[in-house]
Amino acid sequence: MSIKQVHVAVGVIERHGHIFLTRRAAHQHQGDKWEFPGGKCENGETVAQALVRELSEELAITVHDCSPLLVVCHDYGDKQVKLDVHWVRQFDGEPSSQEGLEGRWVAASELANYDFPAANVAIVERVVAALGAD
Ligand SMILES: Nc1nc2c([nH]c(=O)n2[C@H]2C[C@H](O)[C@@H](COP(=O)(O)OP(=O)(O)OP(=O)(O)O)O2)c(=O)[nH]1
Ligand SMILES: [Mg+2]
Repeated sequence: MSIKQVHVAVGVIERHGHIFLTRRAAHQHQGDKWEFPGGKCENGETVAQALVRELSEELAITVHDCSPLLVVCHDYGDKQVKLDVHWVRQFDGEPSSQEGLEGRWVAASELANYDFPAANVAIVERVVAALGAD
């Protein structure tokens, strides 16, 4: 059996202690769950390049800088993912979901109330630790 791991660029988009979340479409892998926006790295792209492209496509924002936060590898059984998570704090534009999906700013203290994919537990912990839960 061959293991195919999907490399995903993920952005924790932060402004004034709030994080922009989007909700995955019902038909997608991990459908209906909330996520930090991002998507698969294409051949030849660095993670940062993939993140800039994905956040432009998904949210119509222009990312000027990002910095590594953590890497999470997770096996969903039907799919193995490597989430390369970056802080995104310098960007232009107001994020708005370009794919008809739900999106909203959420206070760090409210992240625990959202239904994320299992791989996101460690990400949420790190974000809450960095920003505080109050
Ligand atoms: N963007 C994002 N993906 C996540 C998170 N947590 C998590 O397990 N994932 C998983 C779900 C998917 O299997 C993969 C993301 O890839 P993606 O969004 O490009 O994949 P997709 O298949 O939904 O997109 P597409 O190729 O159909 O356009 O990573 C998260 O917080 N953000
Ligand atoms: Mg995506």
